[in-house]
Amino acid sequence: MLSDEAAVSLGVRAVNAAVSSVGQAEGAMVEPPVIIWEHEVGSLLRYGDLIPRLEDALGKFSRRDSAEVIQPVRTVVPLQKHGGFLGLMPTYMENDGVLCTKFVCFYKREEGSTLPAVQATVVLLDPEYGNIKAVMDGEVITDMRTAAVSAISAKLLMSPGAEVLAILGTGKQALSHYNVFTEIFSFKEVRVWSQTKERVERFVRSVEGPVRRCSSAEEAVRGADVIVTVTRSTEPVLYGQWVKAGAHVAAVGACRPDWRELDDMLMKSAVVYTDSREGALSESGDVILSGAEVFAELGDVINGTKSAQREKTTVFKSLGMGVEDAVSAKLVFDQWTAKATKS
Ligand SMILES: NC(=O)C1=CN([C@@H]2O[C@H](COP(=O)(O)OP(=O)(O)OC[C@H]3O[C@@H](n4cnc5c(N)ncnc54)[C@H](O)[C@@H]3O)[C@@H](O)[C@H]2O)C=CC1
Ligand SMILES: O=C(O)C1=NCCCC1
Repeated sequence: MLSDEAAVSLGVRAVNAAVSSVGQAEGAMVEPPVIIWEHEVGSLLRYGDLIPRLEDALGKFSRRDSAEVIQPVRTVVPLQKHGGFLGLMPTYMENDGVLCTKFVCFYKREEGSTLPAVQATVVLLDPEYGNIKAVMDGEVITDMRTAAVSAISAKLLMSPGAEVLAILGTGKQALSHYNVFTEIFSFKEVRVWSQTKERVERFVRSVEGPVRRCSSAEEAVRGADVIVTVTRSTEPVLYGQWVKAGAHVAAVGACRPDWRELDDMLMKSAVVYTDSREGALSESGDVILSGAEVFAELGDVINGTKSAQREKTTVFKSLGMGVEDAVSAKLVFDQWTAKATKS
């Protein structure tokens, strides 16, 4: 998220630009943009509100109707000197009147680095005037909508009697995934693995429910019904030979064409689902380098045009989509406006 000073200055410049251009053309005035900080986004977003909106958005995206969603594959600018990438994620939902873009920087980061792996800001615009309505923190949105979409994948694709959840990685996404998976499902056991014991301990201290600490990825995933991979690894951390037949894997990291979290055996033996087919074919090393076939998008399953093969081993390869940020940002803005009007 932006610093206070940067955000205020961005807001002031945006107001000036919007007021002067709209004023010149129409003689009309527009409201200045609001700034919604991380703690406010966190207090406004709830998984119970988010999940139905994301299901609706995934379904709309997969219908490829331009009046419902226009969302190109994100533009990615390499930040070579810093081992990172800037992703620009614009989305327009004409029927819903939502125009939005997220700016997200994400990095490989060396082992032990204290710098953030992901930083994001979301801008909501008025599609008629083109002015900025809100600039808001994008990190809580990114953490929560990504975890909520993984939970939707599990709802659709995990086996009915799923009892054991394994999470590989203990960072921000691991925490949001733990939170939503334990909120909406009733697993008997949640296992966690990370590269070091200290990270596992820190994670265990940060969550409210019980966790089984695992000293290897293999120990965590053997026999698990649902496996979430949320690491910054660029090499496989999850191997097909460890995965129980019929398990569901939500693979969230490795969002570059040469990065991996899953090995070829798993990718080729599983039925593969994605959020966006085009996104996966241009950004997912697990899909591109394994040569695995993408069976369907989650939206196809929601729309009933492709089957949910729960009885098979399934992989949901998540890349993240602008439409997920757009519906989350609209929800935040509507809640913020309702609260501001009351007080
Ligand atoms: N699919 C999507 O929509 C999104 C994907 N992401 C991706 O998810 C991943 C996790 O993001 P955050 O939790 O925000 O990052 P984070 O930095 O908070 O956590 C990363 C975790 O990966 C572990 N890790 C790092 N290198 C590793 C390696 N070589 N092997 C095994 N574990 C390793 C770290 O110990 C840490 O537990 C990143 O790859 C990020 O780019 C993030 C946001 C959205
Ligand atoms: O969709 C997102 O947001 C991200 N996707 C991949 C990497 C980091 C952020």
